[in-house]
Amino acid sequence: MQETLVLATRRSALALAQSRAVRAALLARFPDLRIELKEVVTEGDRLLDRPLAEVGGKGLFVKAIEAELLAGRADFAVHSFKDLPAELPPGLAVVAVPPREAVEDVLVSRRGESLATLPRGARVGTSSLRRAVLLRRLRPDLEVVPLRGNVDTRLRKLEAGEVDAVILARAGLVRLGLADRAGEVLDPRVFLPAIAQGALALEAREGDRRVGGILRALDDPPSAARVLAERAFLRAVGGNCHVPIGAYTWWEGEILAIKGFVAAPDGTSYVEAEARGKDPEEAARALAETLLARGAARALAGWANPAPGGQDSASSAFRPDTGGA
Ligand SMILES: NCc1[nH]cc(CCC(=O)O)c1CC(=O)O
Repeated sequence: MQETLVLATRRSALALAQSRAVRAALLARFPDLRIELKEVVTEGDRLLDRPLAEVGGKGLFVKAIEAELLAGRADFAVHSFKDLPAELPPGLAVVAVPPREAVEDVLVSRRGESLATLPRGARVGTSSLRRAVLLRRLRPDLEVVPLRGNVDTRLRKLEAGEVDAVILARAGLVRLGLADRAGEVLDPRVFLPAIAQGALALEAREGDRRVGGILRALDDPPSAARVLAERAFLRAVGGNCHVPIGAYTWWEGEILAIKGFVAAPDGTSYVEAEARGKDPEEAARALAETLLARGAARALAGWANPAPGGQDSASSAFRPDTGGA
């Protein structure tokens, strides 16, 4: 009997590209398998034009997909790992992490400038809190403007001249076949990427051995361990989608190295550090402790107690990297 798995996917170009690539990789290993794509419109997709702070936070783009899995109407989902909230709903698990794509951010500019050569006051579009904070640190003279929408929409807005440059994940461009659009690749040890950027998460019902057994064929343990460390760091500092946070991990032989930062939403109280360890989660916790000792708590408290009078434009106009892929 031929086995069929239902893959629930968002409809954005990036989500479809990722789902199709995973389907192809699975079919190459299991020639008798059938995989049916089930397109799901998430709340996040319906509200792409509204300020995200108004409509909810992280998870907006995955809830409807997860409901399909929990109800048994679909068997697995392919997510950009960075769009998954720190905690998954009970009953679901990430059962495999395929080999990770590029982790870096790139600057795509209208006239081919780099971050260093953009003219003073140039308008750079991003709705990511993390990218806004890093941009202001490196080029305080630039004007960071909120820019929402899918990757393709953001590139169109750049071409239309709404902004002079945009910052995007290199992985998204590569997966969309637009790698040639990536202008400058930003050094990930300076422009620290989002937690899990460039990685995919194959999510399924916990304990579904039939589905898990198939998906695990695509798991890449070195990629999985890096993402595990980055997410452990996120949880250990108590980060959430309103905190600018980033991390970069790499292997030094058997040792996992992790560099990370946290800042207040307005970019103040920026702290960064590195840690290393044989155990990825221990390295992540060590990094979190160092940062908390160096004042990360202040950065986090900055969000917990926004200034009276609602003067927190950064947090309402910008959002975590989640979403409009
Ligand atoms: N922000 C949404 C999002 N979620 C995942 C990606 C790209 C692919 C990835 O990081 O895995 C993107 C686009 C971007 O940030 O430019």
